[in-house]
Amino acid sequence: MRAEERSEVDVSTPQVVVHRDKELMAQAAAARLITKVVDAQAARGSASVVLTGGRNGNALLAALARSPARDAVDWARLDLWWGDERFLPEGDPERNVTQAREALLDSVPVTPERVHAMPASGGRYGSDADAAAEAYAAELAAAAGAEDHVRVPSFDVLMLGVGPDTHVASLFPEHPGVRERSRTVVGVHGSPKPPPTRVSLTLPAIRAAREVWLLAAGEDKAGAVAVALSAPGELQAPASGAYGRSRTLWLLDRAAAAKLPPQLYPPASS
Ligand SMILES: O=C1O[C@H](COP(=O)(O)O)[C@@H](O)[C@H](O)[C@H]1O
Repeated sequence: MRAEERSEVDVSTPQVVVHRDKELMAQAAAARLITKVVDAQAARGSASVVLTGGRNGNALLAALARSPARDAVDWARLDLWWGDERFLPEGDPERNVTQAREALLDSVPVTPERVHAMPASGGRYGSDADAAAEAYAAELAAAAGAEDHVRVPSFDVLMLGVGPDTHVASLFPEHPGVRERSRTVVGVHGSPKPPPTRVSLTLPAIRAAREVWLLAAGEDKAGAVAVALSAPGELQAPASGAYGRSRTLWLLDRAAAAKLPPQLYPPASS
């Protein structure tokens, strides 16, 4: 069986899509997300999506905000969660939720109770990121169904930006968080990327999603993409341990795909 045929049937094989540049990638990913949410709402009544921070995640949300097709989404029947958060005070411009509100959420009619931001520092949990992580894990567990073995909801789509060091969410190479096997959310201390204190979903929580989409654009991501897709261990390259139950999709621009070995490069790209 040829590689392109196998990727249609083997859910453990990541699918790679390469777009001309980062703007087109953001627009195409936004269109893809709209379709996925509309389909999930038609099939199950509501949809759940896990958002990512970072440049590519925010570019996708901004593209979605500009798309006329955004009105096809029933925003009131959408649950939004986060893959990670910088543990900073409420409203801090570096918080992923602050950036998501600015890029999209302030301009669409989401239901506030369905916007599940991770806790901020200085609030109920003070400076205790571990307590904040525990609280978020409890919120996820409360939303999980009886059939969900990992105590998180069956997210329809979980998006992750890929860092130049192959980190996803706030799971960094060789850091304790990437080794976590029982908890669904952890406090992250001493992050190599500022700010040092964060809260993150773990790999078991990520892998409970129906679909995991990894976003990477720009030449600074090319090495990370090539390494993560060349099957190293997830401790060294956390992005390689991020996959979905029914689909794993890598959405790239040409610059980020530049170092992919030829056998991993998809046969067609836009
Ligand atoms: O700090 C973070 O970084 C990653 C990647 O961000 P990027 O700007 O290099 O694309 C992001 O996905 C994560 O959510 C965020 O907290």
